Amino acid sequence: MSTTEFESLDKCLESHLPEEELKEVKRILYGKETKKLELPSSAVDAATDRDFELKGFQFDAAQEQLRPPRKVRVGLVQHHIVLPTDAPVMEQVNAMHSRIGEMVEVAAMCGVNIICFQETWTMPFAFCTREKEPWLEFSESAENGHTTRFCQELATKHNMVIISPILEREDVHNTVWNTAVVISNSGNVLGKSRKHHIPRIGDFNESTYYMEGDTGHTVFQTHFGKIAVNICYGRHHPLNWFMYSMNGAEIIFNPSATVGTLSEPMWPIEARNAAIANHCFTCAINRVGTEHFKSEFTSGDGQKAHHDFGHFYGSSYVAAPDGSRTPGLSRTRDGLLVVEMDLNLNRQISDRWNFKMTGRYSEYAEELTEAVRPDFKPKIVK
Ligand SMILES: NC(=O)NCCC(=O)O
Repeated sequence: MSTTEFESLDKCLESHLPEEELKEVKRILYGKETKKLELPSSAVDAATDRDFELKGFQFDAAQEQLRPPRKVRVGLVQHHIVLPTDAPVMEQVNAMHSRIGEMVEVAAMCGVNIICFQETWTMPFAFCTREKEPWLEFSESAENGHTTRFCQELATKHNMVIISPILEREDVHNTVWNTAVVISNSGNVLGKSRKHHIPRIGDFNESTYYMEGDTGHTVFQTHFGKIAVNICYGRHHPLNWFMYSMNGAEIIFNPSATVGTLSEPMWPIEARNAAIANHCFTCAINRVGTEHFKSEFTSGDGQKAHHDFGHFYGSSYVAAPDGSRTPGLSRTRDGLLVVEMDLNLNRQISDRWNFKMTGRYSEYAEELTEAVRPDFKPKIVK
């Protein structure tokens, strides 16, 4: 585990600002304060023993006369890879399963209803190498692969909806996808959401490995609420979040893998803005650590070849439709963020701000239809 990396913005602010100023800084940076969620001491002790950070927060909504509160607890998991990247594939996968198993157990102690893991959680983020093997051996069937079966057991045991983002191989045509499998709390595969936008930036050479998703903007009606999964690079696309929300998503998860030099200043803004713009909750999850690869690779930028991608900065957080957000998890440690939210807040904020009602979507639909035509002429008056 890296000890030289900066640990977290929150820790830095808390240790350097006087209390009154800290309050104001946090109000401006994070919006309305999210209350700490009391977690069972057995869970806190287990997280300490298992060497991961455990944090809990809650978002309240106003009491309504006609609708009872709709409280849901979500869990966001960020973690390092467990074994070196040159360990045998199956050993790496199984080691990751054991790590996740022990973190999910703690989530269950905290009453988590829906849990989401990081992007392609069973493997190193090896797409930087441009080597096909052994990385493509980590791909599995979404419906009945080893990892899905593992998650089904966890889901049934803990009565928990599980979002399991994996490298998927569809075995009729051997097509590979970056896919989040959604498993219901009764252990059934409810469906899957394939990564819609594939990055073409830096060392994220993912288009070499898998295809643009074809599952559209599916929303999953679970026992605990309507959820959707916008995988990693999709968070830079406001229309991607928007379409999940148009299909009724109440919580949109964003399992990611991204590094500090590339995206860190954008990280706190994008998922949070999506929560505001779409009157829903968003959950941003990023892996942690620096992953070393045996073969050197270049980044195509004239710099020297290297063995790693840079530091994955964690910092997973949840944002609410009123613009508030939780503090982030650490930039360096494995962690579980438990957040209780009352889904009634979505409609309450929608009634206050009316973004959906004032959206003028049919005008945009017409203008967009024109804008994507090959004979499109931009409307510029000179
Ligand atoms: N995994 C992934 O799509 N990363 C792209 C880089 C980013 O979106 O920050």
